[in-house]
Amino acid sequence: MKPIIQVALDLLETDRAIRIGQEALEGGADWIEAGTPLIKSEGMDSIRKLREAFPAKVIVADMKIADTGSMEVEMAAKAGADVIVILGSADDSTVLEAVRAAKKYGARIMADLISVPDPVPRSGELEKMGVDIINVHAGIDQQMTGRDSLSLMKEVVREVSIQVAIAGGLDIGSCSMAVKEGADIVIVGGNIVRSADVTASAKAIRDAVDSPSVTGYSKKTVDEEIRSILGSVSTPNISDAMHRKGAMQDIFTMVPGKKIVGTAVTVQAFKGDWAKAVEAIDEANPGDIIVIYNGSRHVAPWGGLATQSCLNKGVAGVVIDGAVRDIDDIRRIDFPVFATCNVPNAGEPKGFGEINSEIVCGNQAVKPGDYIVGDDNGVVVIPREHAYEIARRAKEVEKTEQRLFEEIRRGATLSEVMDLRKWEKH
Ligand SMILES: O=C([C@H](O)CO)[C@H](O)[C@H](O)COP(=O)(O)O
Repeated sequence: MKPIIQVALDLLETDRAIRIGQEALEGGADWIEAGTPLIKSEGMDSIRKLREAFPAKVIVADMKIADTGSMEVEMAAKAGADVIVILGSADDSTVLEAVRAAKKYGARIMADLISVPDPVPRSGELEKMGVDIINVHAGIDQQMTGRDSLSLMKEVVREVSIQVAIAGGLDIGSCSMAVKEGADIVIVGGNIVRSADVTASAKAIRDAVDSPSVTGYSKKTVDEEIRSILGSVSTPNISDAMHRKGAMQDIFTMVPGKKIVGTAVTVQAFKGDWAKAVEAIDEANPGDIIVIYNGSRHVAPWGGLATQSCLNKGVAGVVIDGAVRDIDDIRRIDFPVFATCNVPNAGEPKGFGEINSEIVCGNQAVKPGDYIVGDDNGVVVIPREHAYEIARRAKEVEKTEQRLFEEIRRGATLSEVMDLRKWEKH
């Protein structure tokens, strides 16, 4: 049997969901899912409209039912759903009621293992209770903390003989791998519905599941992954992901067009003393960013010679809360420097200050090892302990924006695409 691609329409407006669903079907998706956010936003009407728009397709209602199994299954089935999702963690009484109702209305039950404490034995129990499909699922928030569902899926495939679905940030590589490991259904949300070219993304997944290979699925170290994701998003994406926090104030690019991503070597300097700022170059490892609090807009702790020295050490960039000089040399060297302003004068190397203590730069706390990203918009600092999650969330922000750009490019305005008035705070 060919693996099934279920496209998860995790959107807030049914009209957009229908358009995107249509594009996904054109790319080779099989089943259409009314995502949980869509159902919460527009209710059973979203299922009715999807049924109407796609009369011949399997419609999945991701209800994530936790209670009143019978009533909620009835609602979704009567609205037109063929497959209805319950929580695998729901009480047995709810599961059994959902199964009975599904039989009555000719629907199938998919049980989602999201946050189930003991998922492998639970999938066996769910099968015995009459569930038709088990979905091994790393939720969107869980994905942001590094969880995936592949290894658990392999165990579940061994445990049950009903169909097994997998969901949770799947892309071409992980879909391919999942099918090789026995998945019957791959559920893909963001990597199809939030791409600019939905049809092409669905087609790429189709090709990957029809001719699965393990190439393209590689695990990087966490640091490699963080740097690679941060390199692909903008500082506005990161600021959005951080709920508008993290942006340094009054620090601007001095070499437009240069982007930096790296870990902080911090310098607490003092007005008129450039020793510690320059000594930090010798402390830095390749890929580090020197982040300096200088405390003055009028005397530079940094200039052309320090910048040239950075090249010998593989330093990725410099961020200064304060002034910089020799801006012409720095631009000739083409090295990314971010600062408050530029001035002609420097101080003396007196040796006050500290390297690698916690500092405040651009009104943001910066610890050694925190991730720093700078581009033409400015500079953001990401606490090291949250860097993976923020990088992943920033990537989601970027995907959403790509899709919005595409819809605006086709002629809509931003407020139309987002249905802005509906979502104003009341
Ligand atoms: O079920 C989902 C999630 O809980 C939001 O409702 C998603 O549809 C599922 O995770 C698939 O989406 P991606 O993880 O974006 O592929």
